[in-house]
Amino acid sequence: MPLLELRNLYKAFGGLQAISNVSLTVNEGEIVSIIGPNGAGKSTLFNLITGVYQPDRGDIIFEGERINGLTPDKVTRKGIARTFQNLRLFTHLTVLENVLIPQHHRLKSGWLAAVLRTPAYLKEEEEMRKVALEKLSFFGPRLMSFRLHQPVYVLSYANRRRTEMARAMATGAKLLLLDEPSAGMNPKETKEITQIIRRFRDEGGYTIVLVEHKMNLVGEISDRVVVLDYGEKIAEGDYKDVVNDPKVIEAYLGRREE
Ligand SMILES: Nc1ncnc2c1ncn2[C@@H]1O[C@H](COP(=O)(O)OP(=O)(O)OP(=O)(O)O)[C@@H](O)[C@H]1O
Repeated sequence: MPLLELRNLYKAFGGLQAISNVSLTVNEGEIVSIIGPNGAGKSTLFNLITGVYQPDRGDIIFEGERINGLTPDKVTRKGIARTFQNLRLFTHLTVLENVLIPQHHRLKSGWLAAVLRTPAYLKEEEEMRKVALEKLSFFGPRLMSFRLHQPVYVLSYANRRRTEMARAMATGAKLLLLDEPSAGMNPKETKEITQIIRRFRDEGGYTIVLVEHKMNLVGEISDRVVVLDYGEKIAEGDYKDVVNDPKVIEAYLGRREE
């Protein structure tokens, strides 16, 4: 059984068909990249999977269960977490707090236990902290020690991106949807994040779907590449086959001339 299955999805905005008959399966442990020219429908696809938009037609199946119609927080609880192209962190909260928050829905203690700081609550709090540190440690020492307690607004853009990825992992998700994980990163940072995403899969056990414009990252990391153009899936397969596919070349060159 695939972990995620999209069956004949459609989504229009007014007269614009943003997603048209897109089907896709993602197996557990895979890294799948979604590429395509600007406006091809990549972010819309993420928004459909995560319940931000509802499909006009088609089904989204996660672990054998139909999840269309669920709100974004319910989708997260089912085990799908995402990051955003334009980051969505609580910038006035610290790095650690940003990675603790997504775990609160799993707390067994009620608010009173939290206020009274009962032993059971303190134990849960310690557990959440352990999870947060484990996720942040994927990125090496740079988000640890004094950084843990800095508000996000003082961080570099690359560190904010890393914090957002740690936050997505801390939700307890199995499937991570990463929207342009290397955006705003320099070539060295991009190379590093490529290796770290692979470790999310190899050491963290996550399945990953990413949207990315940087082809070196896509080529290096993907088990499978899916190409969208004007909302349709125009190619799917190995990176090398896909980038040499005349339909894909045409889609990219065609857009550049616009
Ligand atoms: N909420 C919305 N209302 C109206 N149109 C939308 C909405 N969201 C997306 N679109 C349109 O749907 C199409 C697909 O957009 P989408 O953002 O999914 O593309 P994309 O492949 O992620 O592009 P990019 O690479 O530039 O981020 C675009 O034409 C966009 O203008």
